[in-house]
Amino acid sequence: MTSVPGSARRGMKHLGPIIEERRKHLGKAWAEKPNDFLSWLMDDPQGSQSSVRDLTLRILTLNFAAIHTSANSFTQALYNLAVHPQYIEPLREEVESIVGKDGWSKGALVKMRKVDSFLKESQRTDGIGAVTLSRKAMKDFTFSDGTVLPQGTIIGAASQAIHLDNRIYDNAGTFDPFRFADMRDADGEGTKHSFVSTNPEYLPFGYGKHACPGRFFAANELKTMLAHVLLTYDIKLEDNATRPRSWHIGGTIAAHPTAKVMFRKRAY
Ligand code: HEM
Repeated sequence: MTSVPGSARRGMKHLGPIIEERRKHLGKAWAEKPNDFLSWLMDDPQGSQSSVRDLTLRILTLNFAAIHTSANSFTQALYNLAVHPQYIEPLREEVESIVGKDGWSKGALVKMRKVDSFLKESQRTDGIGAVTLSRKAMKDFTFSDGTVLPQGTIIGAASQAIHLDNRIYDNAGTFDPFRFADMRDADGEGTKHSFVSTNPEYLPFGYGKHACPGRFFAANELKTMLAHVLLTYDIKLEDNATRPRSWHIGGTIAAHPTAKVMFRKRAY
């Protein structure tokens, strides 16, 4: 019992005509060729990868990796903002002064260190998984300390335990939204503690060769949305007090699915 075949059929219904249309242009000069994921896939198919079904499945798989993760991170950030209203003003000031000078540009987003730090801290305290970096040993593997993984073993890193370890983060259990901005200021260093940086102590995007390649896109998307919310709305939790508890489902952590954040258009 799975909804995957039905979803694939629905996806093919939507994407089929677009793929057929693009096929007409294959191999020909096409000035208006869309520069998107579908074009990239169609440009370099291997074997059966050019079928409508295969292309659709690839797009649905990427959507799966991209959408619920970003939505979850943003929901957690909204809950954190609503429950810590004292951080709204400094964040707003940052966004207003940067957008005032640079407009809504990619460069402006790069300069928003507090917004960046807020989102990063939100993923540290309320990430998408108690376990990330899942890997399967495709053959017997021996670590440098002699630990042996037999072929087929599935392992993962205990990311939540790492993120909440006081030996790694000061007052690890406290939501301290500007901790990473402060670390960047203290380091005098540009990107080491930015939202998209990964290291063995910050694992919401995984780590290593298969670390999330969409995190750069996610950073721009989430920072734009948070900056927009900050400038446009006052927000609060419906019950005004309690941080909605996340749901833990196996190794997954999901933002509370039904808690309500109230938005009121700001008076200028
Ligand atoms: C805040 C948003 C996101 C979070 C928290 C997130 C998290 C993750 C994590 C934990 C992994 C596994 C990394 C590993 O095992 O080392 C991953 C992989 C991946 N993510 Fe994301 N992701 C996000 C957004 C996106 C977006 C927007 C896209 C695409 C546009 C994307 C595409 C992918 C892909 C393709 C992989 C597989 C990479 C591979 O196996 O080589 N993700 N992501």
